[in-house]
Amino acid sequence: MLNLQATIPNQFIWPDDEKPCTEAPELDVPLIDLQNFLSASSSPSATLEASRLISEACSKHGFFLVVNHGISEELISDAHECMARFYDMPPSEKQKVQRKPGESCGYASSFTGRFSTKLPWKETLSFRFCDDKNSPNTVQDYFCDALGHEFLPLGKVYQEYCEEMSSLSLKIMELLGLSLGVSRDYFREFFEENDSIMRLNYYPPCQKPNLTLGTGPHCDPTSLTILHQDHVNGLQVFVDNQWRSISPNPKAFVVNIGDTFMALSNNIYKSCLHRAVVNSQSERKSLAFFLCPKKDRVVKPPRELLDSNTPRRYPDFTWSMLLEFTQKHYRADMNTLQAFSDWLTKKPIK
Ligand SMILES: C=C1C[C@]23C[C@H]1CC[C@H]2[C@]1(C)CCC[C@@](C)(C(=O)O)[C@H]1[C@@H]3C(=O)O
Ligand SMILES: O=C(O)CCC(=O)C(=O)O
Ligand SMILES: [Fe+2]
Repeated sequence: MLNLQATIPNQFIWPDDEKPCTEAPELDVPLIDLQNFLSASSSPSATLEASRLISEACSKHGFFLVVNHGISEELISDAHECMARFYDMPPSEKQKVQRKPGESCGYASSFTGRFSTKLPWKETLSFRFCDDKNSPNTVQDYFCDALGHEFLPLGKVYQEYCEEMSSLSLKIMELLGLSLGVSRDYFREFFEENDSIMRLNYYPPCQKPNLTLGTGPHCDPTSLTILHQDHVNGLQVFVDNQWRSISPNPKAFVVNIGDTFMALSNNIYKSCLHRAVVNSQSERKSLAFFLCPKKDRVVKPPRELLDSNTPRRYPDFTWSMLLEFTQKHYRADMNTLQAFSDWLTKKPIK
């Protein structure tokens, strides 16, 4: 339906102060080469350099690129190809896995029925990945159970892709720990047995791309996002009061910290406002892996990040509580964590 629109329905038109009406100059994002850090004989200097670059990025805008990450080009290509196959299916097939109200998994087209204004110009498929030896095939099983056994090949690709994403996330967590002056193991152990979300974003071409947004301005409420863009520009980050674009680089993953990691860092690192714009010429797709801790793990900063000058910025919470807040009570935007804290402490949301 989105493809055929010449006139844009009002609910897809964003307010003037949020329209993507100006060009977004490219942002020069720190590029972190993980080759040496990941090698068995990684040198302390390689680790130090990688954690220094991450510290620089996370102190500025929370976005960085990783290359030589060890994930095969073939697997990434398969993941994009499977996404194309899913979105080429007729709406009736995709709606077999329609996202249910209040749930984070399933298929959604523009979130009609969930939101009434500022609808995103996109279709999404989200599913759960569990880094848990007791449930080793959650992704593969989801595809077979929800879509049918003929989707086993897709399920296998995304099961492997998510396992690689989880493993890469834990290595990045080692670097984030070092960059914050806590032990290399602290955050890695916190995210073991992670219960994460994989999302396939599909953005159809739009006849009036200066009126709409593929994904509206937001900070990811999650802990770490590992994103792979296809060859079409669209990701923009709000830095120094200006929207800046991050150009696609097929060999790189775009990594950003989210609200939950901002809380874990006691606000030393900030999750960053970003959005996705669309265009009139071509569709755009992105693979987004959202690292989330085990649901009942208490999110609070390590004691090394607390002292009399830097008291606690956010209350203890679990990811399960924050996820439910975003799915049932609040549309994630640039103030989610503060709104969630107010909600937890029962202050009226501003
Ligand atoms: C936990 C999540 C909620 C969203 C998907 C993941 C991480 C990003 C969130 C989101 C993309 C932020 C913008 C608004 C949102 C509604 C969307 O456009 O999809 C958010 C996702 C969601 O609530 O489904
Ligand atoms: O598609 C993109 O480039 C960004 C999408 C995004 O920010 C998200 O899904 O949280
Ligand atoms: Fe995002």
